[in-house]
Amino acid sequence: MASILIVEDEVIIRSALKRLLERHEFSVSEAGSVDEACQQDPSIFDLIISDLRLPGEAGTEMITRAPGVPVLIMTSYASMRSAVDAMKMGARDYIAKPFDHNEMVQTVKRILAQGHDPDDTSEADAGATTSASERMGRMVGQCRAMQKLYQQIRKIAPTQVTVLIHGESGTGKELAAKALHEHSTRAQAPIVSVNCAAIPESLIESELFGHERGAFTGAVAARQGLVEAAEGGTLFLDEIGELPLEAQARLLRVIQEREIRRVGTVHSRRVDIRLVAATHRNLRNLVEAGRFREDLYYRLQVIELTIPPLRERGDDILMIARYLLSKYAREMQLDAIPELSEAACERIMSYDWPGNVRELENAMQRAMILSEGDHPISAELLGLPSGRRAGPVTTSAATTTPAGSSGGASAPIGTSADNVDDASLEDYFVQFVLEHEEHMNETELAQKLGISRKSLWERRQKLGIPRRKGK
Ligand SMILES: Nc1ncnc2c1ncn2[C@@H]1O[C@H](COP(=O)(O)OP(=O)(O)OP(=O)(O)O)[C@@H](O)[C@H]1O
Repeated sequence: MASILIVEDEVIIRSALKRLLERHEFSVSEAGSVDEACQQDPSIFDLIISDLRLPGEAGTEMITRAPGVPVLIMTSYASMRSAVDAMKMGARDYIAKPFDHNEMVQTVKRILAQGHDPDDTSEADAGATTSASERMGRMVGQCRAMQKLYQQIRKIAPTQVTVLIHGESGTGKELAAKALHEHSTRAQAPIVSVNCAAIPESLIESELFGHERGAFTGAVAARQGLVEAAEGGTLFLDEIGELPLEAQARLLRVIQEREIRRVGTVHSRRVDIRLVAATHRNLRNLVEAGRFREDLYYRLQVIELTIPPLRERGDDILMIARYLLSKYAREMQLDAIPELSEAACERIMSYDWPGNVRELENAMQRAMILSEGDHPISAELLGLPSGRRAGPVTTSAATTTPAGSSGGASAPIGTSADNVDDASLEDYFVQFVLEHEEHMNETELAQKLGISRKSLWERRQKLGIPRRKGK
């Protein structure tokens, strides 16, 4: 049984986390500070989960106090910057509070499965049921579109050009960005991933570009931004279509001049980063709607990569499903990898997978947890919605369709300039949430949609369907 030490000063969070981990059969010890944690020998644990901000020394101190033991840092959203610093100091990973229970358990299991040598995991992990030609990094699949993508990544990675990755949510854009980084000459430096949609608009400039002391109320000390944190490495900007116009202007300067100006100063600093951006939107349409700078758009799309939706990947879908089962079986320390029944395979192949690989991950996890020992996984255990969805999800995100040509079945949510894919996915999302929120809680809704609770919350805000009070 793996042993975990939780270092957290807030008793309620600490005991809730302890109960959660104990339910998953981990042996858990607790401490309220680094000092208290070090009263026992912290190096005997398999994993330390520590809050970043603690009374006394910061949680990152545990990295040096327990050499060799992986440390998972918990941090509130507002200190995301410090989380990046924590990773640089050697933390194995970080998780934002409040965290989703599922996400926490999966992160813990992943870190424990990696053991003490995380560097080996990407290829080795993917290698569980696949050969080298069937994957790139942690990306599994060998259909023609994925082979082409791997080739493009190998070709582009060693150059310094800016790359724009297109693809629906959950298709693997972040994995592709990581593969680009890992195959580049910058692989030894950090890759800093930023989800532009997850940072409140008022904070985005200072988060990305840093600020000087006194730049705004509350800026009590100067702070480096995430762009600077990626120095020497790669900056991955996910959901770049959500970046406000002012921040777009600053980013353009970074790309053109290779320098940044922190908020509150006229002085520039040179930065050496490679920019990789991703979006599920049609940026061209956003440019036409005046929501994205044209000059930035042209700078970004020097090289474009398109990740196909899962439903267009043929037999890869089953290959990824089986790879995921073998991965989870290993994490759960099962003796055998569960098989998929014929009916389950058919269901997997006929389903549309609007949440793409992320939704497949959830279906496989669920099926595995609910499966009975030796029996193959049945189609029902996948928990996929039956019948057809509202609003067909058809072409890949790279396909450009004139705005307003969606047939008008249901009005696009957000902006009329969004392309058909955005509209139909968003319609589907809204419809699904409205239909099911009465009888499902947020965790169940998120699971069914194949997204995290955090992104369910974010999308609710974005699409104007906030969670009802009292639910
Ligand atoms: N080809 C693949 N093989 C195995 N796992 C994959 C593959 N593609 C994606 N995944 C897994 O699916 C999940 C979603 O991938 P990722 O976060 O890269 O997608 P994304 O397109 O960046 O999503 P979003 O648009 O929501 O940010 C991750 O857990 C990732 O490891």
